[in-house]
Amino acid sequence: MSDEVRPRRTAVVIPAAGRGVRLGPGAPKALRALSGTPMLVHAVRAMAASRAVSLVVVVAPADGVAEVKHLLDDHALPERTDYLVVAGGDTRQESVHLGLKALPDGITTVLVHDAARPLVPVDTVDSVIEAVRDGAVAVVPALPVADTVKEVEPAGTPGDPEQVVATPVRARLRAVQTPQGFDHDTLVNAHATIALAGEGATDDAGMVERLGAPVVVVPGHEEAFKVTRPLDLVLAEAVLARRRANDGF
Ligand SMILES: Nc1ccn([C@@H]2O[C@H](COP(=O)(O)OP(=O)(O)OP(=O)(O)O)[C@@H](O)[C@H]2O)c(=O)n1
Ligand SMILES: C[C@](O)(CO)[C@H](O)COP(=O)(O)O
Repeated sequence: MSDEVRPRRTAVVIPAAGRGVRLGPGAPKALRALSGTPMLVHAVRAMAASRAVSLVVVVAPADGVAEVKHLLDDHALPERTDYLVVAGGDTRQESVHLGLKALPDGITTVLVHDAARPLVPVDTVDSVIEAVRDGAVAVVPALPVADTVKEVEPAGTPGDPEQVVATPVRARLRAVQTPQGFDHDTLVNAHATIALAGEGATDDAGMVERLGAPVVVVPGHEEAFKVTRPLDLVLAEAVLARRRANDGF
């Protein structure tokens, strides 16, 4: 079937099965509240805000699938958006793979979005989708980095200092966010290839790069930051407070 007549269905896989160790003790990170609403619900709403998204697959902690289903049943989403909840794995990569396996036939564009990036604006989501629909097989939203970044040699003996081995040219570096967008078949192929090779990757575009396929960059957004450490919760609450103030609540 040619691209002209192939229906363009866009789905999002949201890996949400992490524990959130760096955030400190408590519930799994995706279930912790931001302004009274679980982080995962913010993330699902951020994806459903795009009119192009017809399906959201949430990859939940293996022992939390029923809880996450109830949570999403209890929080309104636009009628045009369906959702599924599946159990995740031991790593982010494995969780995304399990989410991809749950996609129905007919999906042509897939976004992968961290539950831990609950505040990404819809314009960023739409620009990723648009770039895929315009023909890119892989798209990442990204921002320039503010710090100088050093490459280090890990310490040989615990307690020894790390040694700096290189300083990459900062102007060429980008901090990559999610949602990352993909042609469906390209992403599925990348996950299968990397898993077969027994390799790991910290993001999905990195797997597509290893296939030799081009990855395109679109502008990211400061509010798409990843909630990783306790201070990020403070920032997320501040962003939500500013949005409420701007909306006149
Ligand atoms: N086994 C895993 C590990 C991570 N994730 C998801 O991948 C996203 C990005 O991961 P990260 O921010 O590192 O979350 P955690 O792994 O939960 O954090 P930490 O490393 O601090 O435990 C999160 O939405 C997280 O839920 C997942 O679905 N399955
Ligand atoms: C996918 C990602 O958010 C891109 O910046 C990031 O690599 C996830 O990393 P983590 O190790 O799961 O925090």
